[in-house]
Parts: sequence; structure tokens; C-alpha cells
Amino acid sequence: MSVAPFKSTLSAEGNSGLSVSRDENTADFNINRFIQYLAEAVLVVNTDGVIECANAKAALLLNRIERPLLGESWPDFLHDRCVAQYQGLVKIVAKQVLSLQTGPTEMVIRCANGELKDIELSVSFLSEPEARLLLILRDLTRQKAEFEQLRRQAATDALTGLANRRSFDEQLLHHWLQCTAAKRPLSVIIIDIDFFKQFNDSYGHIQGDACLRKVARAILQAMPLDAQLAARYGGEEFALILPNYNEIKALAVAREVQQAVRQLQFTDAALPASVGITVSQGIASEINGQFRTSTALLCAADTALYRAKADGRDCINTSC
Ligand SMILES: Nc1nc2c(ncn2[C@@H]2O[C@H](COP(=O)(O)OP(=O)(O)OP(=O)(O)O)[C@@H](O)[C@H]2O)c(=O)[nH]1
Repeated sequence: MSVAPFKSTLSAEGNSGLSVSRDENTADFNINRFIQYLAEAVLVVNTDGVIECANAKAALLLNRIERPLLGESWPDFLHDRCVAQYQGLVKIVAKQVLSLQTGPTEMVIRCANGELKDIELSVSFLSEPEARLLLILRDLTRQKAEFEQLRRQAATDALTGLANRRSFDEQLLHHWLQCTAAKRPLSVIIIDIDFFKQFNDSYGHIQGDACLRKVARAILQAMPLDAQLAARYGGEEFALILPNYNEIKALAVAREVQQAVRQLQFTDAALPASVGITVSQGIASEINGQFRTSTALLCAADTALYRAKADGRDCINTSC
């Protein structure tokens, strides 16, 4: 299909001060004018994907305000992995089987400045005066960023910044499935601060919170880089997921944690230099199918922790 002679102008008129227009004598003038008033970014493309009309919002979204969009190939703005998906949408509307519209469908565009943007695309079929597609593009950048922030918050313990219990449970199941399928070991360590109630009672909950943050940082520093996850499991309980770690390697990590916590000082919070804390730890390791489920592995680590507490605290116990 040939592309009619279009012209594009940057004008001081209109809401955005930017308009892209077609010859006012053509039959398309009305639609071109109409789309300039819409709140969404809109393109009209011919069946070959060549842009015939574009509103100012589309030019802004695609970051093409210096040169006109008219005559450009719209699919060139799509991320490679979305081209086939777009063509599928076009086929559906062109066949006019279900509806003259499809979408909104999530896609990724590559803007004129190379920036990738998530958008929602709706495609409508215009049959008169000649077959064309009306594309409505909605920028999802803000929603995606907000969603990502919410997703991160939902997985994070607000006090310590470590993963929270929910995230721990999800990750444990994930690594359990991976490690057991590949017959690789998986270890879990549960770490519990000793006599934390006394710490709270003696110095107050604000100091208690600061202490939890210090322990979280000490655990992160002691954790090997290839360990998957450190989480705040409960009030004064933390847990580590160590894929590919057998019991011996997990024990070495627990010893590092024990040393790091023993060295914590609270003088920065105006507490005496003599104030210190310790942790008790329970380890369980899955190596050759001893545990039937990830929950059983976790229970074994918990039982080992209870034994460490019973053994006098500031110590490490393994499930065997
Ligand atoms: N400051 C503060 N304290 C918390 C938080 N969550 C739980 N705790 C406190 O942690 C303490 C846990 O006390 P216990 O379960 O008796 O355990 P413990 O005193 O550490 O004794 P052992 O574990 O047996 O060594 C309680 O005093 C809780 O109030 C929190 O988010 N902030």
C-alpha cells in the first residue's frame, strides 16, 4: 500500500503545543484532528504498518518530537520480541471475526532515543475509507515502577531490609525443587537471638529494634556471596537458604555468623561496652532424600535450634 503525501508540523497551537497533521483537504483530516484531542497516544497506520497520522502524545511517547512520525514504519518501534505478537493482533482485527478491536495488550517499544518503554496497546480496525489500524498506546512506565516497588515491599522486612517470611517460604520451595531435582544439597540455618526479651526489657524496644538491624547486617556480612537468601523469619529469628551447601559448608557459615554477632557493639547507641549479644543456630541439610518436603527440612532446622537453646545458647546444632 502506498503512503499518501503527509506533512507534519510542530505548532504552538493545541494543548501540548505540538501537532502532527495531514493535508487538510484529504478525507483523513477529521480523524487526524480528532486524535489530537485524545488523552492517549494514538497512531493511525496502514496495513503495512506505515504511520499515516500521529497525535502529539504519540510523538512524545515515542520521543520523536524533532522529526515527524508520518511515513515511518510503526513495527520498527516495537521491541523485536513483540513484533510477532503485534502481527497476531493485526490478523485478529483484520479478519473481523471476533471484534474490530483487540487489546489492551502489554508490549515493549523502543523509543527514538533508544529507551525501552512498557506500553499497553489496543488495535482497532478502521474499514472506511480504506483499511487502516488505529493504535492506542498507553505508557505503563509509572505503573510498572509502582508495581515493582510494591512487589519489593511485599517481599521485604521493613525493619531490617532482609527478605520477609513470605519471601523466604517462596524461595525455599523454589530452591528445594531445583536442588532436589538436580540431586544437589540444600541447607537451611535458623538463627535466634539469645535472651532478646532481656535486651528489650533492659534497654527498651527502640534499642531492641536497632539491635535487630545490627544482627541483620552482621548476618549479611557473614553470608557467602553464593548463598541465596537471608530473611527475618520471625520476631528475633532469622533464616538462611544455602543451595548447594552440605552440612559441613553450612556449619562454616553458621560459625561466621556466630563470630560476627559476638563482635557486635552497642556503644554507638550509648550502651555500655560490656553489652553484647549471642545467637543460637539450628542447621538442616538435604543431601540424599532424607527429607520429603521443604517444610520437613525447615522443621528439622527448627528442632536443631531448640536443641542449641537447650545446650546453653550461643551454639550451633545440626539436625543429625
Ligand atoms: N524490639 C523488638 N522486639 C521484638 C520484635 N519482635 C519480637 N521481639 C521481642 O523478642 C522477644 C523474644 O523473647 P523470647 O521469645 O522470650 O526469647 P528470648 O528472650 O530471646 O529467649 P531465648 O530465645 O529462649 O534465648 C520478646 O520480648 C519480643 O517482644 C521487634 O520487632 N522489635
